[in-house]
Amino acid sequence: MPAPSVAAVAGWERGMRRARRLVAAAVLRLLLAAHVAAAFDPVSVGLVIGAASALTGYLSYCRFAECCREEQPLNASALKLDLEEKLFGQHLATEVILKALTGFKNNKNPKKPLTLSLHGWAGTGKNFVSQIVAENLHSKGLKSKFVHLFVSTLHFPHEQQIKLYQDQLQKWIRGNVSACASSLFIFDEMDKLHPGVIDAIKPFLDYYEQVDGVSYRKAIFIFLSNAGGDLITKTALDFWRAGRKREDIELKDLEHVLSVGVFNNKHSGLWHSSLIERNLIDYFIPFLPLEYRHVKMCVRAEMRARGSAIDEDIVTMVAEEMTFFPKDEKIYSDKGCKTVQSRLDFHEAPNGAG
Ligand SMILES: Nc1ncnc2c1ncn2[C@@H]1O[C@H](COP(=O)(O)OP(=O)(O)OP(=O)(O)O)[C@@H](O)[C@H]1O
Repeated sequence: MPAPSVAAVAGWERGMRRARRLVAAAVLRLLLAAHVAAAFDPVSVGLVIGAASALTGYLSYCRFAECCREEQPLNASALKLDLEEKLFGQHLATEVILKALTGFKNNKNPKKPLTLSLHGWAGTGKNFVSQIVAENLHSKGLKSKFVHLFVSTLHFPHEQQIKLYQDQLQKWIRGNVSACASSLFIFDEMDKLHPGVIDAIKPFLDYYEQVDGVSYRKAIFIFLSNAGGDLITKTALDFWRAGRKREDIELKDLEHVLSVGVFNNKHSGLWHSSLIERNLIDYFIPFLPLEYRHVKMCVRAEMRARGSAIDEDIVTMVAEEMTFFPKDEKIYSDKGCKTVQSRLDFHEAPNGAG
């Protein structure tokens, strides 16, 4: 057998040195891995890394797109401030809405969705307050994809299409609550809503843990109607005539009257409705009729919102153009604050057109 050449021996030694370096590096890696594995449960380590990267991805996604933050607590002081500063003459609504929402959002395990039924004369702030609530729950307010506003005469106008409305509405609610458990649904003009459509909503409002695999317990439903407005006005008027302060009216003076009155009123939409029968409405919230001083507050608020200086002459002019009832006493504005904006347009028009 021929002797190996010097070059071959040198090559063989270089190969051996390289092999020894690789083995040493592999052993070091193994020792390190064993050390880490001894210190942590590798499954948890994997989960932590996975969760961290998912969280980073989610957070950066939520910077650009709206995310459903169902566990995010309600900022109760911000809601309180909004209600106290923006909503005029509605001490009962302010108090009940604040308590109802705070209690519901603080409850980690509600047994049913929150259902609020807002009642009162036109222009007293029911839609306005729904907007405030929406903004405090989802930062984009009524424009949020987690807030859904239905208006009876707009979305469910034809009686002969009830079946279709029922199907569509149920699909819509199911799909949206699956996507975001803390979705908010507002139904305006409840008094004009067909009982069949109310029946379609009913299963979602009940105490079920899940319906077809979806839990509705963190959703919020707000119903608005003029039903019971006459009863609320009568109570407010009784207080006024007895020389008692409006702010002394308590919820107990109205809540029962309201639920019974609305239940028995054929034109209430909720007439003999199973929503009331089955106690599915958590709070009946009365909106009191607005007085002359409240109309003036609305005019000032609108001027501020427009960035105009407060001109008390215009404030008085707008308020005096509103009509007030009852005929003799003229205490309450029959449109609440509803036409304030258009009247202000008229008076603030350039060149003194008003
Ligand atoms: N109590 C209030 N405090 C402050 N602003 C109010 C109040 N009520 C009404 N407004 C103003 O008047 C506008 C119209 O009121 P809103 O739409 O909330 O009335 P509503 O009670 O929903 O009436 P409707 O029963 O006719 O639908 C609001 O956008 C708001 O600017």
